[in-house]
Amino acid sequence: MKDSTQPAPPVPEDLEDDPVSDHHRSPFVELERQTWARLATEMAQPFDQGDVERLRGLGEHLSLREVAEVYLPLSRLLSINVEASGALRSATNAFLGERTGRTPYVIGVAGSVAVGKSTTARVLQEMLRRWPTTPRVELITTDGFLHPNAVLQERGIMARKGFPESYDRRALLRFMVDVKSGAQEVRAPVYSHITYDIVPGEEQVVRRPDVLIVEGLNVLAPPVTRADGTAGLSVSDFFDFSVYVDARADWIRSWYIERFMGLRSGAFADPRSYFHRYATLSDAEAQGTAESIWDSINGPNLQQNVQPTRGRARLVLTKNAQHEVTRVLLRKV
Ligand SMILES: Nc1ncnc2c1ncn2[C@@H]1O[C@H](COP(=O)(O)OP(=O)(O)O)[C@@H](O)[C@H]1O
Ligand SMILES: CC(C)(COP(=O)(O)O)[C@@H](O)C(=O)NCCC(=O)O
Repeated sequence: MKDSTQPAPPVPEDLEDDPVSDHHRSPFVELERQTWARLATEMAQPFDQGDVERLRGLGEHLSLREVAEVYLPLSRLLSINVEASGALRSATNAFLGERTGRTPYVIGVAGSVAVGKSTTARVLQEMLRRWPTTPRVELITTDGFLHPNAVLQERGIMARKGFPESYDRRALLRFMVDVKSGAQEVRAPVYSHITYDIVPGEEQVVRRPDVLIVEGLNVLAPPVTRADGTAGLSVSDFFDFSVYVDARADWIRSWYIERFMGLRSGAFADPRSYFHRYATLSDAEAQGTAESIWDSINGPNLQQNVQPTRGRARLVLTKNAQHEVTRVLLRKV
């Protein structure tokens, strides 16, 4: 019941401003790292130390502590949600007298380039596979739905890769509709970070897994407004759960530059690599190139398109400069 002796919390002037940082009226419950980490010690775990060590191998710098204290409770929270959605489906079927089959439980993982989306998504995939109700977990990345470079060049938007207009949004939406309509087999195109382009003829086939993780920069983007002013569908309309990986933009920028410098001796050394010419640059030149790609493409995209979608997530992981999650925000239910 409402306590009339308490003054009502101030109403923010613009509710769309930033629901995540608004402490007066937030749809999120905030859990500090310590509170969140404690969950892991209190819950039953389908993992042994060897499993956790193998999981760590998925991210070159991912710490064992991070796996145990952050991603383990997150995987349990997700498995609770998967189980609850199965129960809801059964109850709905009983009410309607229908026998609709299960469709994959879809989890979106959003955030900036280089914030750690793929590491998070791969760790969650491996962890969810170990929970008894979700043995089949598949992962797709939205880069497969980027337009090929030839199309981006033709449209003069090669320097906008990752911006909403660089994707074939219609194909991505069709993919989501097919997954959520329970199709036996759904196909996604594949992008290569080596050639920096769509791989002609290559496809990833998704066959009704228990869980599908959809990772990408713009997965929480709002629907596009049609010419007649009405709103269409968005990818996130098909999500059962979503995670936004968050950190300060200047830290993400430095992670991007670090990764770029690391790739010079690895992937860029491959003669097929689009960035092969950067393999021979001096450290200072390579650093300058990474900075300019960040400052002209990924930084503005983060600011203009990605970060504004943070409040649409069900759960936000906030990282410090060492990639450690310091705070978890979970949408109240
Ligand atoms: N939890 C983590 N702990 C330590 N390093 C991480 C973590 N997550 C990501 N990284 C590092 O940060 C960089 C970007 O991560 P990545 O998962 O490739 O990002 P994205 O998929 O968002 O572009 C990589 O160099 C990766 O090794
Ligand atoms: C391929 C990406 C757009 C990410 O796509 P996503 O899987 O998030 O849809 C991004 O990693 C990228 O290459 N951006 C272009 C600028 C750059 O070279 O970093």
